[in-house]
Amino acid sequence: MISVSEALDLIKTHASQLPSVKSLLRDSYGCYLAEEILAPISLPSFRQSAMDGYAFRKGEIVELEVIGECKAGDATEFEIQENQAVRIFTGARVPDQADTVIMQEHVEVNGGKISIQKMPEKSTNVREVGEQIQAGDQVLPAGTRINESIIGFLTSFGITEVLVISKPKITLIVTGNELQEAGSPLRPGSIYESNAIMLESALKSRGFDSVQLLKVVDDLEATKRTIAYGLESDLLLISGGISVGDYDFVKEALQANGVQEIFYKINQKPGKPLWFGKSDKTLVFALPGNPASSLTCFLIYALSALKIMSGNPDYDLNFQTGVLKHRTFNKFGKTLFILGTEKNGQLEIYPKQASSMLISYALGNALVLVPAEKEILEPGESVLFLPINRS
Ligand SMILES: Nc1nc2c(c(=O)[nH]1)N[C@H]1C(S)=C(S)[C@@H](COP(=O)(O)OP(=O)(O)OC[C@H]3O[C@@H](n4cnc5c(N)ncnc54)[C@H](O)[C@@H]3O)O[C@H]1N2
Ligand code: MOO
Repeated sequence: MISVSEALDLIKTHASQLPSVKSLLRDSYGCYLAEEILAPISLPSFRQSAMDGYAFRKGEIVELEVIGECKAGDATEFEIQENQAVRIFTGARVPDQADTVIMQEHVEVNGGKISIQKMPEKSTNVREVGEQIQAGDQVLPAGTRINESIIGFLTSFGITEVLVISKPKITLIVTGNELQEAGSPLRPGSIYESNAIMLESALKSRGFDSVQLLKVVDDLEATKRTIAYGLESDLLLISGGISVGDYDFVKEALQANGVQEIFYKINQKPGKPLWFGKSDKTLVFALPGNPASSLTCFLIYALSALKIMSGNPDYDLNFQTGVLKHRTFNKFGKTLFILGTEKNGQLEIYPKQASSMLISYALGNALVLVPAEKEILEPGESVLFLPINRS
């Protein structure tokens, strides 16, 4: 059995970034840029008025004749003398011969004339060409994650397509004869299937929205066929059927499909029987079926692989340090992942911790790592935890 850090190292060795693709900017939210973006135009691309008012040539003259109007979207040019002004509005192109805009609150209007109450500095209220960014300058480096402000900013250059790292296509297979879909009265011996929707939500909330869901009963041939179909994806997640029971067919079905085993079983609890492997184009995680085991293996391992595949440079687990409030035991000689709540760095651990239970996961906001070699942790001792269930 390998350790948690050995498992993570093997995942880093075998996961690789997916190819880059052209994407419509509107569809690229959450993707990572595969290219540096240079400004195709300066912003602003023409001199713009920042106020509703009057554009003029700054001098000593305070009584100006208004010779025309320039509203947003107009491109009219004006010959402006020193005793003249043009009525102008916010966002409108400032005529070449004007160098200053005075806001309308600072003038008195008399018929076709204005009288400047307080002479502004030259260039006041004129947004200069390239004030935000000059054509040819770097807008964003490669590796940037696209968010809503970036989508807005890039669109202001007229950009509609970007080169991004592909997002992984994911297939999620749940196995088990006992599994019943929620929404109808429970049959004797069955349980409501909950891993699929849990893992699908975990994926979608992190921007992995290409998820195909398949279900299969505990039957070797059916499992083989379903896995063969799932191997069309970039990442295959399988829940259940990976332990040693007579009806656990996942390992055999993966092998029959030519998926190479990279590791099986980690010295941890929950999540010991995690299986990780690789075929030509697909990474495969066979997650233990117990719900807390499945989620733990997803959060610690599968998510790291997904981040690497999608070009996220920040793929390492972002553990934080907290202080235990109570004495905590580790009787197993394994790395434990246990649930608690963290407030101001203080960690309260829940009493119910089992691979079959989601109760503490549902209540907690911290997944605490207890090292395998630690038998007892005293109150006040520092431990690592991953923040979970936080927006
Ligand atoms: N003799 C041994 N038995 C077991 C071992 C072992 O080492 N020797 N390991 C145990 C550990 S640890 C785990 S974890 C489980 C993993 O079992 P499987 O991955 O084969 O999962 P299943 O047997 O299919 O299911 C386990 C458990 O989880 C429930 N389950 C399964 N799928 C779902 C689902 N989609 N939604 C909700 N609940 C699900 C299932 O009903 C079982 O109760 O093996 C131990 N056994
Ligand atoms: O290792 Mo299993 O996931 O505890 O129950």
